[in-house]
Amino acid sequence: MRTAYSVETVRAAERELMARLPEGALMARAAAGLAAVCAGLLGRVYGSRVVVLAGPGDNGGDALYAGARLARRGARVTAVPMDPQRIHPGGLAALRAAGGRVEASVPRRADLVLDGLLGIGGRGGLRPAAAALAERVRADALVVAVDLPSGVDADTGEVTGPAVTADVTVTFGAYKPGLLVDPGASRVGAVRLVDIGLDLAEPVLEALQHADVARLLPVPTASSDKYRRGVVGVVAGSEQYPGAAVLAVAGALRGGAGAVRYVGPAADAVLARYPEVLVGRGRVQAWVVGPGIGAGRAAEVGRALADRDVPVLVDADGLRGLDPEVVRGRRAATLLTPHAGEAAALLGVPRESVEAGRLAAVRELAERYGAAVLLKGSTTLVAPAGGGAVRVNPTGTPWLATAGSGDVLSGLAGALLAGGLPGADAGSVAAYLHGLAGRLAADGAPVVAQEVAAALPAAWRDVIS
Ligand SMILES: NC(=O)C1=CN([C@@H]2O[C@H](COP(=O)(O)OP(=O)(O)OC[C@H]3O[C@@H](n4cnc5c(N)ncnc54)[C@H](OP(=O)(O)O)[C@@H]3O)[C@@H](O)[C@H]2O)[C@@H](O)CC1
Ligand SMILES: [K+]
Repeated sequence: MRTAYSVETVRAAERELMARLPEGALMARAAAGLAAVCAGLLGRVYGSRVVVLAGPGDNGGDALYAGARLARRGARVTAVPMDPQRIHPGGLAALRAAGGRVEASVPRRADLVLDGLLGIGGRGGLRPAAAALAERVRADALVVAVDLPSGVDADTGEVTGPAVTADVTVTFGAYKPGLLVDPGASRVGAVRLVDIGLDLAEPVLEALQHADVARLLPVPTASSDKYRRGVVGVVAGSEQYPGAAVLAVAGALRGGAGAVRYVGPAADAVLARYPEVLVGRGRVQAWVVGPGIGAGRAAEVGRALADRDVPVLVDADGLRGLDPEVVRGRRAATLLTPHAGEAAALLGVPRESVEAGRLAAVRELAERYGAAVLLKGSTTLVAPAGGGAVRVNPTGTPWLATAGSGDVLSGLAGALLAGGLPGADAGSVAAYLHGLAGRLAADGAPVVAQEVAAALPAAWRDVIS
């Protein structure tokens, strides 16, 4: 499991460690790790041109000390302070002692730019002086962000104004949520974690990896029959959108369901493609309601939710006007799977505010509905029903932003619910497999939803091998 920690947790661990170490030791560790990554990226340090954008706090300090280390190895290092009156004094002295220079403007040529403007102490988008420096970074230089790209909020990934886009981010002690959640995540480039010895408490965000998913996947045993493996009921599709039914069923079949039961007006289309599907109501171990059902089907959604002891996944049109009290009153798991627009409608806010503050939105929905919530998007997030760490999906690919892809995901997650996984596990494992299947199917080229469903067995095999 990859875990990310809040700024508050990182600061607490930092204080605890600093109390036991000589002054400056922690920054020295950070700078040494940073300089080592930069040296590796440069290949040949001697004679290279390095620019240090130095902010007023310790983030600037890290960058200046790392610059000093590179200068001692023969790099031509120029520091450009964001505010000449406020620059880390120790870092500046070290850089000067190593032969580095200080200039008021960004040099025209650079092989590598260290973004040491703001770290975890940054608040909001870059102020004008910082933004002006960031804008002068030439596109052909390699940009290495110190701890995180300046202008990205460490706790949320929010970017509320100008911000640096890095090729590589060297982060200290722990991943911060802002490195893993969009829009921040799309600015970090490759992330390198430098261990500085922090002893961290609870994470606020976690990302599953292959081993975690393999551990969570329900695998049939010799004594499993189709009912023990879980029957998924799929209420999906309409005359207008029969394809959504076919795709949700495809996801459910590939998610390890013992059987899939289809309820709705697209039975012919479903059976033509999947003759193994049961049609009509009957006992199920989980319901998937909503993909492609269109408006005016609230009664069917209500009927599934009223079965309080059966897990239910609610997606797409099923989410319209969903009553928090009904969901809160259920005993079995409920998993809601909105995209940003649907989440915005449920929260009564503009879509943009969900896009800009994805973590806050998914937490708020989970709290309001007392349900697990999977917020789809470029970085899919899954919040558990009772609070606790949010899961961010690491396998997503932009190719998955294709019609019907969400229908496959809902069927897949429904099958995992039927297999006995709790809501947030079902959602996060489904997102993981779905992302991996998308990557395998796309392989760098456009992909359609059916191909994602068809690649699910390969993704599954990849995870458990
Ligand atoms: N924690 C750890 O374990 C370790 C932490 N370490 C390092 O310390 C870093 C944190 O350092 P930090 O606390 O000094 O804050 P930092 O990020 O330099 O910024 C604060 C300054 O920025 C300013 N400022 C704020 N917002 C702004 C904006 N939008 N636009 C412009 N300016 C803005 C703010 O100004 P003010 O608001 O006070 O006017 C203040 O002067 C951390 O990221 C890591 O690199 C490592 O050395 C080792 C271990
Ligand atoms: K930075």
